[in-house]
Amino acid sequence: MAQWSARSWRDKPIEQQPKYSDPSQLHAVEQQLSQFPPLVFAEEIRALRNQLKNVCEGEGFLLQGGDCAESFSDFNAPKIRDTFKVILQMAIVMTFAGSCPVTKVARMAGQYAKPRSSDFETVGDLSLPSYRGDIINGPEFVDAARQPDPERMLKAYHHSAATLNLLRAFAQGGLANLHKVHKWNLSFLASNPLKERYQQIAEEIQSALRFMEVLGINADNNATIHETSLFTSHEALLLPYEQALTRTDTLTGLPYDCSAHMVWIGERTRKLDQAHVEFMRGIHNPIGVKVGPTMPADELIALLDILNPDNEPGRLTLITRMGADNLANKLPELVRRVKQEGRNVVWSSDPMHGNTIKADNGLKTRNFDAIHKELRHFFAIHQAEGTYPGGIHLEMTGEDVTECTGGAYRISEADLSSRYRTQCDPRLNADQVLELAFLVAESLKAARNGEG
Ligand SMILES: O=C[C@H](O)[C@H](O)COP(=O)(O)O
Ligand SMILES: C=C(OP(=O)(O)O)C(=O)O
Ligand SMILES: [Mn+2]
Repeated sequence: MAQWSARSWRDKPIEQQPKYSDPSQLHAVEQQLSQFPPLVFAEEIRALRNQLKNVCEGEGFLLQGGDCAESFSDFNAPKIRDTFKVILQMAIVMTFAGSCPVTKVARMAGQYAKPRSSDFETVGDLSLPSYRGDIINGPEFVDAARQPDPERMLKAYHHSAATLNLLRAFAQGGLANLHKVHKWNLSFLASNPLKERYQQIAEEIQSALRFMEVLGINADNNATIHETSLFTSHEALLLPYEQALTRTDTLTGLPYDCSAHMVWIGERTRKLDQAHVEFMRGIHNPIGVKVGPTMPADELIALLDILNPDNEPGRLTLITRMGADNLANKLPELVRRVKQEGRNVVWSSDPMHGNTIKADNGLKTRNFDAIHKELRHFFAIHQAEGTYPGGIHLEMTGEDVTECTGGAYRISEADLSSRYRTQCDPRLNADQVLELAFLVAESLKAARNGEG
């Protein structure tokens, strides 16, 4: 294989990139970014990679979630706080159910670039370039907004830095205090048939916390209760930006993409001989790859050869996103083959991207039951194959949006437009996330107890 460098991807075919009209402006931005401080530090990236090694070995669980696309206009502290809180709440339920540490990775502080199914969006007689995320162009349906502007990369960098700053403060400054976080709002239970089961889990968690308190383990004397670590991640789609933030770590001499702790390759850009795979093979971050229903087992193995030639546990997370009705047909073959070849991967489930549908009113949505079904099948298949279901990957928000249908409040297609705020794909709202956490808790518990 030819020598890797942070720019060797430029010699390969590339998909899903904007065409900037002024190369000199792009170059100036890249130069500037390459001089800016890294957003994360290599030692933190290694800490995440170590945690994921434990997950790979069945000693932990990965919870990854956040917006489909972060936005420059909807950028404020309450929004960051509420998503942080709901990730933590879900993590507590999963920790308790699995009796194992949960590694929390947010789709935040850099999730600004979007691959699209179509290069153009048409409304009436007008066709404009598709919105590709705030780091590339604007969502407004007017020609000027849809032109890609390299200066947006600088803005994305600064927004990411401010988001990360607040997340670090929340994680270490007491907002992650277990005693506060577990006081979730369970009003959604009222009309739920599973109410008693949920309440039982919630009470068991509360009594475990009371027990620790009696033993004298509390937030004042125990950092594990007071603080948490939250890592960041995004799809490494816009390679000029990712290259500019790639730095050689002075301690190890190895290259790390310091735009986030973890980065992933999307379903649309994972071809073996193309630019995204080339870029990702050389950075030493833990990386993810989205795996959709069309992935052949041979191709998956060839991809693992390129991305993790030394078969290191913790390096690679396979994020399957097949669609609830495809999983039973597609996943077992891949899981079997990876197991047969002795490859070390974390298997994670993204139950969102294979279950997107268009509502009658034209809005993109996902149904809670389909999301839950994909997760249920994911756990069941790993159970049957004797492999470990290591994580879940969600598009979610702490806000009270109406973007996915179903859940305890039975959001209907007619309700969607009341608080439909996403810039790209529909997210689970805070109640739906917590409800899903309780449902998935059962499967995780069974998986970790080796029950079929
Ligand atoms: O987040 C994932 C993709 O960017 C998104 O699902 C693409 O959506 P589209 O099919 O509307 O382009
Ligand atoms: C683009 C995404 O997903 P996928 O590549 O799986 O379609 C995403 O996670 O936002
Ligand atoms: Mn998405």
